[in-house]
Amino acid sequence: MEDNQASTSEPSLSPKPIAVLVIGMAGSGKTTLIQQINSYMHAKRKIGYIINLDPAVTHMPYEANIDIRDTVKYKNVMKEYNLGPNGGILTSCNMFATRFDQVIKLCEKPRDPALQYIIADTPGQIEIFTWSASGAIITELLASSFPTLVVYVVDTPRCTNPQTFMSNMLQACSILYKTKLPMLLAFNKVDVTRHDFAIEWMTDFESYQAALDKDPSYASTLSRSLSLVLDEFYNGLKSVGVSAVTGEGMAEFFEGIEACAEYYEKIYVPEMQQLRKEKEERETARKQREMQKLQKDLIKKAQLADPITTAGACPSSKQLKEAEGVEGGLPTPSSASVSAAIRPLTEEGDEGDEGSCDYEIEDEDIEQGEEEAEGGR
Ligand SMILES: Nc1nc2c(ncn2[C@@H]2O[C@H](COP(=O)(O)OP(=O)(O)OP(=O)(O)O)[C@@H](O)[C@H]2O)c(=O)[nH]1
Repeated sequence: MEDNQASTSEPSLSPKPIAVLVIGMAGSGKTTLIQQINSYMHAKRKIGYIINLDPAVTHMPYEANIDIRDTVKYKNVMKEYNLGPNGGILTSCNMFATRFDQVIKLCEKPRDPALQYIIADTPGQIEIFTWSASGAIITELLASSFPTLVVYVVDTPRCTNPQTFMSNMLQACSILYKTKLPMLLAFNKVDVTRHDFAIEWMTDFESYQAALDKDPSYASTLSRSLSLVLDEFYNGLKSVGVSAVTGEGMAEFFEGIEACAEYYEKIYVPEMQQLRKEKEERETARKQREMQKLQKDLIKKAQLADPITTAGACPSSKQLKEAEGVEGGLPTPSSASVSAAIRPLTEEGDEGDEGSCDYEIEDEDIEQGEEEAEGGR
């Protein structure tokens, strides 16, 4: 039966590939982890695409299918725009983001066998990706095309200090709120230090407090308070211990990815659709308001232009409302008829006529608003 076929294959929640954004502090092991992911995918015959988004990386232990360095030369960007290293990376990412729709098209291309994963390596300077326009564009393009999640890589040996641990968790938390995507915490380098202490700190508030007791400083008091706040964040978070060097924990890592993709389908997509619907409704209401305002202004304009024939026929606001509401009452002007009505006045040099000026601006505003709405979609 059909079900048998599905049960024997790898878990696949969607025919679309799962996009994984690998984010983490410099030196946390992102690149090494992606190399390990790559070998794991080869070993398990999973089909994946690797995208390198770090224009400044000098050595890559794997071959990326799409590499930002093939499109933008970061050193040339630095020279051309007289920028420092961070400015060069940021500008290169921005340039690449303008072409990212092509990357999406490439990933969407039907293949046999179908693509299962898209793994993206991000620049080591974490804020260049997470707090830049390019990061937002790339994340949104991926998230609106594929089930997408963030893998936040943690340097486990460096987190044994409770305050460093807190800094890392705050960073992860801010990325979660910025991207609003499901997140998998990957405690890397477990071959050096096991991540059990981190799990304990995340699940048992008292044990984290006990670790902080050894440090009576202000920072420790702050960490104590923050750990209370982060409790909710920890609750909804999936985590896994991995070693990018030995390959330990890779099976759990992929299970975590699948679980996050499921969360994306169940929670993220309906939320996104709801937000999109609300945005469309707001936009329709705004257009209607603009049109009504224009209609009123046009009536006033007609009265100003021909006060004799319209004398005594000046409608009150109540009448205007009624006229708009009555079918077969005042016709709704098209933008062409509005322009036809307005242009002769302005062209003939009715300076000082505030009405004509108003119309021009409002007409442009509407067009501009529509363009912006188009762009925002
Ligand atoms: N022992 C051990 N070392 C690791 C592991 N993962 C990465 N490393 C080492 O950590 C160092 C940094 O690793 P990278 O993969 O370059 O880290 P990155 O996050 O890509 O660094 P940036 O490109 O600067 O952001 C390298 O020396 C790696 O060999 C691991 O699981 N275990």
